[in-house]
Amino acid sequence: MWTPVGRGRWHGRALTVWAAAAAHRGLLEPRPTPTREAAAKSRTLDRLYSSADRKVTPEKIDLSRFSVENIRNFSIIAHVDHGKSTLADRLLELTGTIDKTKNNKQVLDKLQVERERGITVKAQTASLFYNCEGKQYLLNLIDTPGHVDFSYEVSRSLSACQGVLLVVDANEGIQAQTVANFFLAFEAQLSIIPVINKVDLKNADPERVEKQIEKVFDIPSDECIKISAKLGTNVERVLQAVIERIPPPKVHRKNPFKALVFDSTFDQYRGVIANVALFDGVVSKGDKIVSAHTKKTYEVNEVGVLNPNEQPAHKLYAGQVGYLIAGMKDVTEAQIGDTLYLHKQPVEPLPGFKSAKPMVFAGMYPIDQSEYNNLKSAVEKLTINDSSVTVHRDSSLALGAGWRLGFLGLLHMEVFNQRLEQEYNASVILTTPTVPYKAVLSSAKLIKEYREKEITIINPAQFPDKSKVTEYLEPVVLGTIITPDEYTGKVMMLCQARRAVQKNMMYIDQNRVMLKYLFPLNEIVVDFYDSLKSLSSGYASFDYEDAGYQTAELVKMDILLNGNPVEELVTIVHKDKAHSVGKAICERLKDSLPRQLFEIAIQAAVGSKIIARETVKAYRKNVLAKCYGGDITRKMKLLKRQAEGKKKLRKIGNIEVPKDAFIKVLKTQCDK
Ligand SMILES: Nc1nc2c(ncn2[C@@H]2O[C@H](COP(=O)(O)OP(=O)(O)OP(=O)(O)O)[C@@H](O)[C@H]2O)c(=O)[nH]1
Repeated sequence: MWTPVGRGRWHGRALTVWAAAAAHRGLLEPRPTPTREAAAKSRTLDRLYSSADRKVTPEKIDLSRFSVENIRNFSIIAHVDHGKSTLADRLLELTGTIDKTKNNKQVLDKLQVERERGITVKAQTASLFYNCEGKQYLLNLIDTPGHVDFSYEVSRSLSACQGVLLVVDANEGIQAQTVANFFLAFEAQLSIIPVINKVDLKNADPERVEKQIEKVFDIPSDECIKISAKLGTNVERVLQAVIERIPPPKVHRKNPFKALVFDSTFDQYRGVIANVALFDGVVSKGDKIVSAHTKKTYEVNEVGVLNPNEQPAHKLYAGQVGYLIAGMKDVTEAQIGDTLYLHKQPVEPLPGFKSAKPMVFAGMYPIDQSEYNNLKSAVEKLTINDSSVTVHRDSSLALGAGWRLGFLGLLHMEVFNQRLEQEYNASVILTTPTVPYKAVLSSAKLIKEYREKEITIINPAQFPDKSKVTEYLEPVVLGTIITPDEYTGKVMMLCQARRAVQKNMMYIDQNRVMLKYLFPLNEIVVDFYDSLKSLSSGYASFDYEDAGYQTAELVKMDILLNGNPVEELVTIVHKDKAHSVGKAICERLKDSLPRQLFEIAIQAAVGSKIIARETVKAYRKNVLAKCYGGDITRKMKLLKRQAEGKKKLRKIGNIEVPKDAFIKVLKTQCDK
């Protein structure tokens, strides 16, 4: 942990330019004030995950007694809030993994950000020991996030599993992320057990949900298990189904050791803790292992299972899911998707994972440049745990050296920033998110410079001029919306206003419609979800998947101060939105620029065409105005302070622009 110096007046504030705007618009759930219940939950979790509990217990588990036939590896997948973590709590209790107490609420949501927001952002593994009909089973459960921004966690988790519990809320029924998660499991050829949860709710209609499951997923309704995870009703039946319907892993213990790293975390004392699924062989402390990715050799210091805390074991055997510590200290050594094997016993590496495709990019800068190195180390460590973030170095005249980060969505970006703050005590400035546009180049000079014809633009400052390109492309996504049919008209109008093209429409039951639309990504990243929720009284759900690129009429918009362009405020916009976006930026800049000795013209321009303008009138701030009488030392102090303040200004032409002004304006672009 490190404490940044010079955090000044931003200390303690979530200083993301975007986040402030997003919270203002209600894009993000406000961070709730801790309730008594939350405090009690937090205490329970602190107890569960306190350092004392993490201490290595002298008694190691002997996992050799679990033959491959008695192992089941499964994930719990569902739409947001349908009850995955609550079901995981009951499964942990039923198997005696944790004591049954009233405070067991979403026990596997270990991160502070998860507890505060009440959502899972990180998949969590727990090994459960379960006796059934005289046999002892080892059940490896992975609780996954429901939100689309974290679906990379789901797909990685599935690689360690042979089956899933597909949880569906008995009142809400199938939602957009239910469909997306079902297909992830289906394509991975996993056994799918449908679980209808919350049957205790007054409005629960499990029979209707059964029919939806049959219609949309072609799963016979008699395969559905109806439960209340909250009350524990019928949960034992879920465990039995896991044993009966999910096959044991297909592995060979006699073959040389081969394991997939499907997740990893960084511990400042022990280095990288890799979550591994063993495909072949056995591994134990003292073994020399090799990373297929780096070809580096390590000695294994510890192996074990998560129960749900780390519980060291003598050995891990093929078919099991556990953790492994081998003194990997560097971020480059801890690749998620890597294959580990024994020294001198090389194996064919496992396919690994497709790298995550960032949907939005934003600049990240330390609040104070002296914090750059500390922030760099924090970002590196956090990206070990969240490998879906992409990092490129970047710099800005106003904000100094920093990075351009790629995220899977805006919630992902906000959660990453919150984790930086909470887990690494780092406050940062995040700039406006932008989607990755592309340009097909026609200029031979540019093609030579970039060494390719089609370039991806993740920073608006790199946008090539129209005269040098054949066409611009914008990313598109295939969106799934599920809505009660009384809102269908309004939903369709919203989609049209966002330049979306309808691809499909299907009734999933008598009064619920599933719509498929092709959306330009930049039309949905900021506030689409909010608008959809508000026009459907909260009933419509939305999920999307990458659908490539389409030609788009994009323009680069400059912001000029007395004719001089401001590099930080260059924006790429669709031609039709340029005027409204430009006007909003000019207005915000007018409000945040201090008056100066001369008039300032603020203009938004596309090429040589001015599309919006505001004016800041001339004025000189007289810092001595309040100093009556002749106290010369006080006057000198005030003049000195004014001079120091000016050092924090950036000069554009002869205009002094404080850093604050940039931050406020970057916010506007999110508010549009
Ligand atoms: N009435 C009732 N409420 C339930 C039941 N199961 C879960 N809930 C509630 O539903 C809410 C969401 O539950 P979670 O377990 O956090 O849902 P989740 O699917 O893990 O949520 P994400 O991880 O954010 O996707 C919580 O308020 C739970 O108390 C149930 O069987 N009955």
